Amino acid sequence: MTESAIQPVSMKLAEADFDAFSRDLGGSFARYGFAVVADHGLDEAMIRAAVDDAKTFFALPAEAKMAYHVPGTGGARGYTPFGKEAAKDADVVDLKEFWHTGRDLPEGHPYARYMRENLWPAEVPGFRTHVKGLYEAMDQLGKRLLVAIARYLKLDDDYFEGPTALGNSVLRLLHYPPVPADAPGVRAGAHEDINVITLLLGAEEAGLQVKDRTGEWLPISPPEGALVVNIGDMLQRLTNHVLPSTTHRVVNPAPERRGYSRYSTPFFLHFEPEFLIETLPGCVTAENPNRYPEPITAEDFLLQRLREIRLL
Ligand SMILES: O=C(O)CCC(=O)C(=O)O
Ligand SMILES: [Fe+2]
Repeated sequence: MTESAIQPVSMKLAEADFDAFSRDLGGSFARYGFAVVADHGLDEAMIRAAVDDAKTFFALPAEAKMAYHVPGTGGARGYTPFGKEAAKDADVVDLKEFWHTGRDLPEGHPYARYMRENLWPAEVPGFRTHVKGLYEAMDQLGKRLLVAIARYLKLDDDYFEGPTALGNSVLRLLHYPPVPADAPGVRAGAHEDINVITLLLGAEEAGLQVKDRTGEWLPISPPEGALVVNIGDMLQRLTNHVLPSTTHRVVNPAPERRGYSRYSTPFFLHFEPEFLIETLPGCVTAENPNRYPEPITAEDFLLQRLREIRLL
């Protein structure tokens, strides 16, 4: 297998030459559906505090954690236990548990119809401050990356601003417990992300693999602290597959790492629920005719997909 086939793109380049940054970033997405982003500027202490809180939470007894599980809500907020989510069309469930934090909407906002209020675990005092801080920092960074993507697609720089301003984005704190040698299934079965783009921290612990268009599984081994960013199905659909949503998975550890947990934190950046995903005219050509003549709202698309992964 090819080690680190995906060359990191530094955000320092974004300050020096935004056109060049957007070309490198967009080029990596067009080729792999993934990019590795170095020098992203997220505060390390803030990340560590949030991840430490996640570790403290996951170490609580199952009954304490289940107090934050809300059945029938697609795991949108709070805790989803081990053995619940499965990749689309998979026979076995993933070997993971997770916590979801969403956007705190302005008081009385009509999107409260779609976006539930956050839950916070009383057992971990710093959790709310740290995790909310990380959510907001990831949201800002994601929006900056979308400016580069807009430029790559020859759209106005602010194209994504309105559609994502109060996006239904979710920060997922993930815990993959140690894996017994005879465990059925894998940490995360092969899947595509549903949303616009995903910003992933914590992929340094081995396991994440991307299915290259050659059919080969490429291991992603980002440099320490770098961010792995990928295109989700909503952006793939909007761009008529010019930016592909690539299948990925998290495989079980090698025997010497089996006894260790893996923690990672993807931020799933979403559109606002009522945004209409309608193929961009600039992404339609004679060789790539419009694959989606019917537009769909982000909310309808999300509900359809949550049913497929057994969260609804
Ligand atoms: O844990 C990881 O490295 C990836 C997680 C992932 O792909 C997901 O939660 O969608
Ligand atoms: Fe994923």
